[in-house]
Amino acid sequence: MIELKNLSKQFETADGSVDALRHINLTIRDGDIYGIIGMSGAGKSTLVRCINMLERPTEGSVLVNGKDIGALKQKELRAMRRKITMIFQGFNLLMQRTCLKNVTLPLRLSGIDRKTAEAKARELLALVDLPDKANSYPAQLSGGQQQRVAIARALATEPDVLLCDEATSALDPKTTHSILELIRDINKKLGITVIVITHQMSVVQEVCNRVAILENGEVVEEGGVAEVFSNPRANATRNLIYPESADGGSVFPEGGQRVRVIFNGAVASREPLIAKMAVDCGIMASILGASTRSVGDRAYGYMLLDIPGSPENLAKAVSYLSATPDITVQVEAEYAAKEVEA
Ligand SMILES: Nc1ncnc2c1ncn2[C@@H]1O[C@H](COP(=O)(O)OP(=O)(O)OP(=O)(O)O)[C@@H](O)[C@H]1O
Repeated sequence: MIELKNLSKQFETADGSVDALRHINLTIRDGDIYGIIGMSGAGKSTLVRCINMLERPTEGSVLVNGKDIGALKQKELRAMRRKITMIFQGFNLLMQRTCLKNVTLPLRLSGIDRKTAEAKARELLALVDLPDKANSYPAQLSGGQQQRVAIARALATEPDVLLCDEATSALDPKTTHSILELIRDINKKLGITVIVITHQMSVVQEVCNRVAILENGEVVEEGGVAEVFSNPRANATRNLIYPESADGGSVFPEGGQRVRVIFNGAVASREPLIAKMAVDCGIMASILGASTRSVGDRAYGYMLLDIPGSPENLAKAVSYLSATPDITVQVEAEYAAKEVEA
């Protein structure tokens, strides 16, 4: 288990100090595939570097199985880094060495003899589905294959945790999918906890069971992936889940009464619900935005509705929509139009 307790990181720069991380509290359980997602500059890389102490937090602690790793001596820290390994967006392979040598290196560095190390490296290259690339150089491989070699290298020291820092960001969607499948397999077969740092919600959706959303160095939302997708509370989360229809409000008319109808796995079509509300309650709602997607075999998504008329109409619509199974309703804006007129 990894626990981040009140973790903060401040960088001092010529222009003053930057709060890269602010009071982060997170628990990553053994066996999780845990997503940490945020826009550029949110603090993801700093967070991942604090998890393995490549960056020292300014405040707070990182506990691995209850042990404060900030207090480890250099030698213990090196041993810990063999148990929490990392893969990167740019793969970071040694280009002058064969794939076999790349995977062998961490084993040799930990004192294992050449023959045993090479046998283990060949096993790992087979595990990542590259049994025939031992003697190839990284430049002779595709991006996806290079990331597989990097994964084999990261697994060489039999880690408990694999940190993936934007590991699929340089790959096309099909290759991304195959690498995420490999990560899921490794998590299941080898029982390795995985932390996935990404700016793409699709990556979280595909592979993670839990997620934390970072914004300006703070965790603004955390939970099970299905739960967060079905009912995103923070604006940052909504913008990441529905980037194509991020509704800051400026594209919609001023004022009005907006409700967000969230589908929590309901296989509901939109039009009948709105049409039914018109017939049953006489409320003619307009759809301001909508987006749905599926997670596993469940459908999630939302509709943003404008409810015309009085506050009583709004209350009636909320109560009508809330009575529908697997739907949550949130009032987005109060009856601002009336106040503007008054
Ligand atoms: N070494 C550093 N010195 C000063 N400021 C830094 C340093 N590293 C990061 N920062 C600042 O800390 C904040 C968080 O940066 P970080 O790289 O962790 O974000 P990120 O979410 O990983 O972004 P990206 O996705 O663009 O890599 C940013 O404002 C960044 O400018």
